[in-house]
Amino acid sequence: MKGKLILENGMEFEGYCFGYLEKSFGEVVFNTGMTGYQEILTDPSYYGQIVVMTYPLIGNYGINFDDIQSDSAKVKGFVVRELCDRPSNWRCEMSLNAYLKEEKIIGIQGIDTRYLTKLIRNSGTMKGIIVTEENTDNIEGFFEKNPVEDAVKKVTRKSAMTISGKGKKVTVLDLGVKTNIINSFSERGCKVTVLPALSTMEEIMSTEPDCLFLSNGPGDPKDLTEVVETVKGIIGKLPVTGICLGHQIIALACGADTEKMKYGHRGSNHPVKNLFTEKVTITSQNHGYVVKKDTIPEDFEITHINMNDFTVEGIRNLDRKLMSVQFHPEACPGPHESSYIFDDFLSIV
Ligand SMILES: NC(=O)CC[C@H](N)C(=O)O
Repeated sequence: MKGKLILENGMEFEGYCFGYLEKSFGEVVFNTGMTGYQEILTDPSYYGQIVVMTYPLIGNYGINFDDIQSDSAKVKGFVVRELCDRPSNWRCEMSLNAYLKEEKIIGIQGIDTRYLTKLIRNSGTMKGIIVTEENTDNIEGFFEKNPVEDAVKKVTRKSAMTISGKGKKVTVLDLGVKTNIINSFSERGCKVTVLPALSTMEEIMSTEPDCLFLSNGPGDPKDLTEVVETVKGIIGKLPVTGICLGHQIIALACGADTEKMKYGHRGSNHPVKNLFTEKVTITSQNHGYVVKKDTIPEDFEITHINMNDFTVEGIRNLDRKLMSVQFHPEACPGPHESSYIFDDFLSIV
């Protein structure tokens, strides 16, 4: 069915809607991965966002249920140049179109995603709405809303979950955790307890962890004042590690500041340099905020930087047993060459 993507600057892109044909509103961001759309769709960090894929053909290997990163699709909408409606792969269980229909997510194809990406790169991320041609009324008030309000509360689990293991005990604060982060600790023999985002210090300590891990998640880290306060109380009592939103929370809890980036880093092809080994790895990323380099306290070391824009990609304070990275060592999608970060995390425990 014909439809359009309307941006908050008034620009409109006409295309054909697929998936669930109900209008949807979100922050429009682009992802430069050539594959990995189902991991992207189910990554809770994308809650509240409409994702534009820069790779022109999406859906060609369909959907399987092994690679998903949470219990449901979390994006608000999906924008592609061309949707492949005849997927072919031995693991394919359903088409992308059928999956989005089932998950109640609208998609739009036939969009000039190259032009749209350049536009976002030049003007920064913008809010947008995807509508079908039959349903264009009542869209005026949308742009005043914040699509990621209370995002972490919406994606975090409601009750605790434990995966047994004989190794170190890692308690994960679920701010919107991706499945492969839990698996990465579990594969290293850890006993993993996953707690809801707003768990108190007492609830965290009652799991008797060897370390606290703060997960990835959606929205602005500065909105999570309760979590930052809880983490402040834990630092010094336990080693604390984190990925992406978790990294930003550790930085805020130690007095550093974060800021919104113009259009963020999203994709599976971001070069990151480890400043200690001097090795560059190609990493998976998905973030719109970053820790401001000049606000990082002096007792921290910057461990990693981004080779495209030299932003901070990792910090540590070995005396206080704190270590975190902005990129995604669990990959999914993306290259697995940074999985050593999980071993580094466990080395301070
Ligand atoms: N993947 C994440 O954890 C993202 C963190 C945060 N929501 C950001 O956009 O920067």
